[in-house]
Amino acid sequence: MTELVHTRKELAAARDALTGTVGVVMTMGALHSGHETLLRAARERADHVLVTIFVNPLQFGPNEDFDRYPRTLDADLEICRRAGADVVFAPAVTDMYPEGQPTVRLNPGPLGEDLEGLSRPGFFHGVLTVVMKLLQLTRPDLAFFGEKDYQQLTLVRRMVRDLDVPTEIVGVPTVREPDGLALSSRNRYLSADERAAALSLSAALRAGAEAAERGADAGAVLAAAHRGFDSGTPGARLDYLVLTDADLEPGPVSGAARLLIAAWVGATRLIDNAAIHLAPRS
Ligand SMILES: Nc1ncnc2c1ncn2[C@@H]1O[C@H](COP(=O)(O)OP(=O)(O)OP(=O)(O)O)[C@@H](O)[C@H]1O
Ligand SMILES: CC(C)(CO)[C@@H](O)C(=O)[O-]
Ligand code: BAL
Repeated sequence: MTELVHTRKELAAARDALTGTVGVVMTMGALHSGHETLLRAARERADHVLVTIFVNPLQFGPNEDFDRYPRTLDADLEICRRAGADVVFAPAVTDMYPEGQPTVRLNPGPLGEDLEGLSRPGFFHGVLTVVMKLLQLTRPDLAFFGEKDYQQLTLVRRMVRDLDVPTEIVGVPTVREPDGLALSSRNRYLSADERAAALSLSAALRAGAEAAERGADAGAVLAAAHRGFDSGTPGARLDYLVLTDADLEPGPVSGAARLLIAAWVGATRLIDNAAIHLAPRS
């Protein structure tokens, strides 16, 4: 049985009733098979699964899509039930921020200002603040995050380590459509033509990964990724395409690396990334 709770008080009672280990999956709703994979991973690792559904105003910029972000609670609950979630916490904004938007927010450090943080100023302050609040409210043993949002996963891992939060962060590989498009709630915004153009992101990653497999160095991998992006159906506009250390640390890239991409397709901004294994430099 899946119990739906809305308020902190209801959540506290539902959480107290869970004995054994608890795994949390934090989402903004509009659930898809990517989220379901996170839920199933949590189901395998923990005795109980708690899902949060909250479109967090703190992480949206003034000109972003907070108001039109899809809100589909009934369909979301069906997916949660199917995946065996025990509790779904779907608070109102006033439940999460009873005093209004908090003036105290977590500072993600320099990585929070780069990549997604460059294009979305304040985004990771908002993400880490709500993730920390949800960790406090749900007190999980494990928390599951998708690699699709790789910079977010990296920053959450750092936050938990730096602030001694007693929760294990588990990363879950990106779930894709058969043609390569990473599942994303924002894919719902895409028209048929935009859906075709959106394949430029995964095409870039695939071209970069294939170049690395052939032994290309970092510069050649990035060049191949740009060609892969350009070879897709026109219509996607690149925001960034970056090859970096797998931990997103600045400095030279070798061995385990990550290729990260963000692009606009019409009015929709999409992100994706892939692991890249660079041959050792000789
Ligand atoms: N395709 C996917 N594969 C694996 N995990 C995913 C995928 N899409 C989302 N997730 C993960 O689900 C969690 C909740 O993400 P969220 O609700 O923002 O969904 P989303 O599809 O990323 O939405 P958006 O399109 O708004 O970015 C995050 O940890 C995110 O990384
Ligand atoms: C982690 C998160 C639920 C915080 O609002 C959100 O950024 C998301 O859905 O990835
Ligand atoms: N998927 C990460 C949350 C966001 O883009 O707002």
